[in-house]
Amino acid sequence: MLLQVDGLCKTYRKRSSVVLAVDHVSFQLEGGQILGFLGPNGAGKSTTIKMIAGLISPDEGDSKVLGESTKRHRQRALRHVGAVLEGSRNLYWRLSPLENLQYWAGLRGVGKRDAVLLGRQLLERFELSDKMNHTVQQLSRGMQQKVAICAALIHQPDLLLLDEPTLGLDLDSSDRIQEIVLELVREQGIGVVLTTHQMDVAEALSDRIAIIQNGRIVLEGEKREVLDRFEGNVYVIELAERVPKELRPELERAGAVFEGPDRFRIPVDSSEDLYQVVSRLKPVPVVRIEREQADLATVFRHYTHKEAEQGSV
Ligand SMILES: Nc1ncnc2c1ncn2[C@@H]1O[C@H](COP(=O)(O)OP(=O)(O)OP(=O)(O)O)[C@@H](O)[C@H]1O
Repeated sequence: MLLQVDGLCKTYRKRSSVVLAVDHVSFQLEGGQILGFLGPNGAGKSTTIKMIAGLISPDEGDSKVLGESTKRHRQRALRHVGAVLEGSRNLYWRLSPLENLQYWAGLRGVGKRDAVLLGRQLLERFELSDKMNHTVQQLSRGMQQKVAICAALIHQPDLLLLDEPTLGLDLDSSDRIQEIVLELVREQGIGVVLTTHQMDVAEALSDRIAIIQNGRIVLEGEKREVLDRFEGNVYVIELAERVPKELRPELERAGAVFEGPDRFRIPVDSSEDLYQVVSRLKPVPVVRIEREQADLATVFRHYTHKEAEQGSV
């Protein structure tokens, strides 16, 4: 197992207020996989990632990277980890991309010759070779982000932690970063924990999904399974005529959402339920019944809203 996160907890205390930021968070990740680690603002993503990166200590729990405990063998565990936590802020603006990579290589115990060799290879892969002699401050935001990712990869980690890697980038830069991350994962078998609020990015890249809300994991699983499980639930039903007025309250009680006078979405638990809905609509002819294609944004909304409602009871 590449990453094993076990019962991480973290409470922040500030004057009189106490925030339980991370509450017994556990998940796993194999090499060659990307985990989309999702959650609303303040849910506990960054705190969890910082604990895995060894930047803050958990109150409870541990994370193991390739079997090495971050608590007991910090150096050994963190040798396998690269992180881009605050965008390009881990870069020196007056240095060139290669000088930045050499600096990080030095901190990570990579020899000088390897640092230059690996640095050049990485900059080439990220299409930055022609920017070798510029300073970082002369680069575009997308390029700076690429350099930050190169810096996190300079010691050839097995696990890459990426916090909002494509935030604020234009489509081309965002697409290119996504492609390169996928290449690294597929070709070199590294594992990635990716936090993002961009659901399309998470859906495109992730093999697994974990959703955190109020410091607790509310959903974890294979992306395909998560989407499939959800897909079974909601149907779009379209009629040849308006939905009869007298039926609307009943359908609404069953969870129907009307998208037009002759069209609604409704969650059903079984084919029996679906049959009942259709029979209630008779004699109005049904022209379309289709299972809704769930996307990650829908799943995310469902789990985070549900949890918020439960939390407020
Ligand atoms: N250094 C700190 N001191 C006090 N409270 C903190 C600190 N860092 C985070 N918190 C609190 O801990 C909770 C979790 O924050 P965290 O930054 O981990 O969430 P997040 O999911 O990364 O949010 P975002 O998506 O907004 O970046 C929040 O309530 C936040 O206010």
